[in-house]
Amino acid sequence: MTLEDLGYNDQLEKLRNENNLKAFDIGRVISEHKERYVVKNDKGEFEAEITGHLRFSSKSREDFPAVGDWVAITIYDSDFCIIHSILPRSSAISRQDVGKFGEIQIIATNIDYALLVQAVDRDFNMNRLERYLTICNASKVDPIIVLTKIDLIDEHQTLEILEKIKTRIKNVPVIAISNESQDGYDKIKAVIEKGKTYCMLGSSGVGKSTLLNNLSGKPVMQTGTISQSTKKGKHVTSHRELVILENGGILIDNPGMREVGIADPTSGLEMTFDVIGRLSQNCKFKDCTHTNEIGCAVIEAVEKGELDHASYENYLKLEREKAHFESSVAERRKRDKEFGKMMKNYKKDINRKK
Ligand SMILES: Nc1nc2c(ncn2[C@@H]2O[C@H](COP(=O)(O)OP(=O)(O)OP(=O)(O)O)[C@@H](O)[C@H]2O)c(=O)[nH]1
Ligand SMILES: [Zn+2]
Repeated sequence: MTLEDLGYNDQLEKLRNENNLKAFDIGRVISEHKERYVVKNDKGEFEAEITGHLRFSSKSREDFPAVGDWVAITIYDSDFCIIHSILPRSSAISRQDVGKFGEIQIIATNIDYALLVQAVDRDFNMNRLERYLTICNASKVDPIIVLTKIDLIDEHQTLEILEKIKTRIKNVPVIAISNESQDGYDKIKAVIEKGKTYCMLGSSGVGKSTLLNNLSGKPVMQTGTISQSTKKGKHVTSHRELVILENGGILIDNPGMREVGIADPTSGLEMTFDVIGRLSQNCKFKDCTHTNEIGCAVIEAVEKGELDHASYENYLKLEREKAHFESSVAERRKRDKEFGKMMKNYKKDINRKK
């Protein structure tokens, strides 16, 4: 196992030098659970904790290590190390923390490509696909669309879906496969490059685990069934969160990743619908919302049939959701501030009465 096998490259070496981290060992975080980490490198696999300095200088959850991070470490013995710092991330997939509304939770970092997995049977949904694209843009991850279970429909139906995708989504590779017959596997193996890092976004049951197992060459994860039961009587699927595939690609698949997609589209919308982005440069008003403005190039394109109506509707819907999310965060901050003020006055009041 070399660092390169884990995805290390010249770019990272440069970052390591720029950040004066030559004196430390380097490793990649391959799993994280409640601030306990596992870091892997050419010397082995280590349980890890962060230094007090890293903890106290962290302003938010985003400053803590996440799966996929490259970290500067000091190795203490054959299975323990301390994490000093995190190398700057090239990408990060995050979601809103369900517990603490408004707080961002990083799911995985330094991902090059996301496989957007949808099954062609009941699961296929264009809006969800566009939502995944939004997440990719916001996360700085390149998307690859993967359609699974093509063995369940006939060739004609597959072509129809491919056509539908191509009219709505431009410049994103689409691969249709069957995990059952392994049709299309040559194509998916061809897009997975050695040393590049991948993740999968897709609903439950679309075949992500089956695909992962097949690409890794050995079973990493049991599919369709629950693989292990803990002493607490709770069932968990136990598997590695960062897997090196047979052809050298690296695949991150952690539990948090499976929740991504029901998350909010907070940014990158304009880019996802890159057509809309480009069109909006010709809108009469700079702050055009593309809903009812005179001289709106987007509305014009819809009317002329140059822009798909459903795409436009979906764009408006996502914009509304985004506005809603942003206003709830702002409202929460305002509430917190008001509460703080109230507590201050209350305390003043009490002191006065003393
Ligand atoms: N016919 C057919 N069945 C498939 C295909 N891929 C997966 N399946 C089946 O679909 C079921 C779900 O597959 P999984 O690989 O567990 O799906 P998953 O996306 O990992 O699901 P979660 O673990 O719930 O997120 C299993 O019974 C698989 O055997 C396929 O290409 N064709
Ligand atoms: Zn407009």
